[in-house]
Amino acid sequence: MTSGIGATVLGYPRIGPRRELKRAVERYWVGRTDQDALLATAAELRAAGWAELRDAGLDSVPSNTFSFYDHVLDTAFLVGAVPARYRRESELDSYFAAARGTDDLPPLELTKWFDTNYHYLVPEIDPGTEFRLAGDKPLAEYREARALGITTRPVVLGPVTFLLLAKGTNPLARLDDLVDVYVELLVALAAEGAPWVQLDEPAFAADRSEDELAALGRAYTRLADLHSRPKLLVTGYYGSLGPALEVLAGTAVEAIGVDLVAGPVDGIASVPALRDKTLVAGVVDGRNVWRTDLRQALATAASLLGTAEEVVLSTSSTLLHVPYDLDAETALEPGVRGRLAFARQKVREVVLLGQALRDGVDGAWADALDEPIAAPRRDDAIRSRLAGLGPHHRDRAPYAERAAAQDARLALPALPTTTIGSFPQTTEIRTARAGLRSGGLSRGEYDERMRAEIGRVIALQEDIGLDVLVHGEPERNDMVQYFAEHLDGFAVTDLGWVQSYGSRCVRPPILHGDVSRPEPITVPWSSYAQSLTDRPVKGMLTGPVTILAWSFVRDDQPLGETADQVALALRDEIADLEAAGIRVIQVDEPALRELLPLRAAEHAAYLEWSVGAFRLATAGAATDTQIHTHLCYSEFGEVIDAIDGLGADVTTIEAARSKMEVLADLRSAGFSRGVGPGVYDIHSPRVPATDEVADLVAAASRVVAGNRLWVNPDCGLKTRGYAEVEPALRNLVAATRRVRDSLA
Ligand SMILES: CN1c2c(nc(N)[nH]c2=O)NC[C@@H]1CNc1ccc(C(=O)N[C@@H](CCC(=O)N[C@@H](CCC(=O)N[C@@H](CCC(=O)O)C(=O)O)C(=O)O)C(=O)O)cc1
Ligand SMILES: N[C@@H](CCS)C(=O)O
Ligand SMILES: [Zn+2]
Repeated sequence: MTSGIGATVLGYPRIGPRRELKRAVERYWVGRTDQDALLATAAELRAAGWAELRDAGLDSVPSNTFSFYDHVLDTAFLVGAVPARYRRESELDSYFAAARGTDDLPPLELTKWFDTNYHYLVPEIDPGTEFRLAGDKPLAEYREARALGITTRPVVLGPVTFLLLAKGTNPLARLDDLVDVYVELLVALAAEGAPWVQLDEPAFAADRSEDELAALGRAYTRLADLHSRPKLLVTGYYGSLGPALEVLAGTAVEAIGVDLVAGPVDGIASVPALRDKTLVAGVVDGRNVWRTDLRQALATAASLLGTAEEVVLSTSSTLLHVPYDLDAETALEPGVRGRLAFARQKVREVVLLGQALRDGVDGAWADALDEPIAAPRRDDAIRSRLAGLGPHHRDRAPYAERAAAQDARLALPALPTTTIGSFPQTTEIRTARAGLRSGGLSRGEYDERMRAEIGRVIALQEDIGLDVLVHGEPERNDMVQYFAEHLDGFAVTDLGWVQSYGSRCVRPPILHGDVSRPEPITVPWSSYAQSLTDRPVKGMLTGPVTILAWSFVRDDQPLGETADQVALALRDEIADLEAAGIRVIQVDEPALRELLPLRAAEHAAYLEWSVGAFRLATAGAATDTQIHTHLCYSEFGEVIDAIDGLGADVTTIEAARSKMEVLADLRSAGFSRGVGPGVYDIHSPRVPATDEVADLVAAASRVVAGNRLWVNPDCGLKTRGYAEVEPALRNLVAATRRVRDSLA
């Protein structure tokens, strides 16, 4: 080990290589195991993770990267910033109460973590919050690893980012009080003998005000001026630190971690104050699954050698967002596999690069560094089709013309009711899919079960009295993975689980080559559903931006080009749905806001390609086909013009939790097409009462003209059970009828 920090990774997955933690916490939640069993599983996972990183040859192994639910919530518990309403007898039960809520208490708000598909719990900070060192998680994990003979580097969310992520009255005003707690923590870690601590400040990869930058400088000047403390590594990943780099370099912290994958190298050499520091060069992509071009990564790191006292190698960000181990994937095509690296493989890349940077690239390392990486598969037919596109491929007839044609064809009542697409994914559905995967159920039997489910869902919706029906999406394991499984140019994994929130995981598909659609994907399901009813059944597709956002996407060409390839596949699917008699088609874009770049200077370019891809997907639809889009999981104020730009005939949007605030934004943007603000918060098991829904519908009807206002839940119902869904939808229809009568 060098005298400094040496080669390292900034964080590691924690759900378990086989989702052991997910299963353990879920068993605990339903009372099938006790706390001791859960704690034992957690300790085993941590021990295995540390040993693996040490044995792989990292110089510095991170700890405190484990979490039972979310590391922001861990930090809130660490610093005593937990609302009293969640207090329970055991700390773990208080923790889960804040994370998941209880029968009579909603949880803390859950929201997107920067521009990733991870979600964190939003701390609530008010002037009365009494910060104190209330927990010892980083200390306990440090001790636990040391007892196993492994000296680790505790990783803690930095105080400034913690406050910037919090809600309340000016949380940043409480910085000095919070830094007192970090002082206490650092002193305690020093007393334990921790040589290094990593403090993460990813909020500084986004645009920040002068006051916020000054707060960063103040916090780290104070922490670094402490006499008795571990050495400090401060990181700011998911992009360039921008002006925050100079601010941090002006403090006495020993090391700064920079993201050299999402941010440029330029600008780093011009910060003279880095000269006496260690630069932790994040050259191995922590967020994507491509093998690193080792020669190029080494050259990038080497170009910084004179800039800092020492340059060491690392990942660009935590590895939380990538799956554990490529070796666990036995079914991947060799041509694709050879281009991939998951967390375990990325650790090896960091170690190799660290050795090459230290010892030179001659001899032993040269072969590994030069192992070729194959190019993505090309599809010339798709490329020439894209090259032949003109602006008219992204435009439909004027809205007034479309609205008249659709009104005549659909003949819907005022305030039409609909749902967002998915109905509960029952155990029977998931078991059938598991059976199909294991071979216990034939494709024919599986399809028959899905058709039976569609039949039940259609009959239920007719009985409830909804106006525009859905088939319920039973056949989909996930709204992105399902499409990836049916498109060329994508690979899917068996075990590539990545934490999305709490115990919920996704398996992001790998978009590795040119994309095309070998055959219709959703048409058989949608047309079967339509054959069962006279009411319109909505076709249901996931949009190009969301497919990209929730996949690992090739990085050899601009995202806009890849998005247009996906859009063309969806455009063909829409044409086939229309030919099968589907009159309403929804193209979901819940991730439109998620991919918005962290820096404002990059917004316009993003919005141009993302809106353009959606329009390319949908603009081939006939004038009398009604195109819906659906957005959720974010606050949309910042992208309201882009939502307008999508040009959908109807936009259904999450609104119930924010009491319909989005309507004011839509109104001020001059939005004039159909809109369905969610009137039922599907994130909670609570059944909304008819009166409550009627109040929301009436409030919306004062803002949106009656013939353009839709009534629907906030989002799909896949995570809910029928016991709640059925009464909630009945109340939704009853409330709508009441408001309709009052408008008549
Ligand atoms: C809307 N959201 C989504 C995001 N990203 C996506 N890619 N997809 C999304 O829908 N990001 C933002 C939000 C995040 N929200 C969620 C909500 C729910 C989940 C979730 O429930 N995930 C499931 C896994 C879902 C899945 O892939 N199911 C598969 C496989 C099921 C499985 O684990 N099977 C078992 C065996 C069968 C059984 O006993 O059930 C196995 O393989 O061991 C399927 O249905 O076939 C989760 O379990 O975490 C995620 C994000
Ligand atoms: N159609 C999808 C959208 C989720 S954002 C669903 O209903 O689950
Ligand atoms: Zn949604």
